[in-house]
Amino acid sequence: MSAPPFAMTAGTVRRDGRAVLDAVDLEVAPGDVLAVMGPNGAGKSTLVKALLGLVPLAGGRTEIYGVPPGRFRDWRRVGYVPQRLPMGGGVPSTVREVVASGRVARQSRWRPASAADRAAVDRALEAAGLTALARESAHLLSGGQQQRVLIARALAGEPDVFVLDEPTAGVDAGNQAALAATLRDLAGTGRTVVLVAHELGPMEPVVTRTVELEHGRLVRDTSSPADMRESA
Ligand SMILES: Nc1ncnc2c1ncn2[C@@H]1O[C@H](COP(=O)(O)OP(=O)(O)OP(=O)(O)O)[C@@H](O)[C@H]1O
Repeated sequence: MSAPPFAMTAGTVRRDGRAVLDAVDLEVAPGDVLAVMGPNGAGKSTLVKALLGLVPLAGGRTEIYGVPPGRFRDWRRVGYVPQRLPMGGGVPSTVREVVASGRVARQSRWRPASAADRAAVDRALEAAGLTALARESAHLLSGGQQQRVLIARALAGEPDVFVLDEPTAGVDAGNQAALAATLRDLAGTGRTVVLVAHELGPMEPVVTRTVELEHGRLVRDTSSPADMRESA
């Protein structure tokens, strides 16, 4: 059997001597649409960063498709939408250019963008509702629009697993529903989704599993939000 997208055992992260992630066991199965929930400061962002190897573990271990993050090389399989990314500064890029940068891991260094690359960028722009904004400067967009640009950039790479940190923060209801539909389509093709969320909103019917963090500990793991309501 192939290894799961993420498998963490007793994952612990310390900040200033305090465990902000405390002995978390979590295996994410292929095809899961997993919501990581919990109050502010519970450790949600830290958990997803630790799964990706972006913050070091003080204890325990974690693997991406069976390989510790430090030795993992197949990064095109992984799409990550961080909570916030400063887009200002540097050379201004159009929305399309930022989204196309999501293809870079797939392109050969010697080969320019192919028709397949351009089609993937078109699909990602469309899925994120950005087709009409493709020629705009990304740094001039609103926070919610920039969030959609980051989502489209991850979609353009056509990864097997998507990790999205608060993807709906600052995004209006219509675009939240569109994102939910996109995630459902991805899950339908066997992709795996891990999303950090305060509230599920339109994502609720799409989510297949919810874990809840409190003070860095995993306090609940339910196979669907409906189960969670029953146990509440
Ligand atoms: N770089 C850092 N240095 C020190 N402490 C940090 C750092 N990053 C996070 N923390 C602390 O770790 C804890 C968990 O933070 P984290 O961002 O993972 O929580 P969260 O559940 O994602 O919160 P939010 O919903 O507010 O984004 C918090 O107490 C936070 O203050």
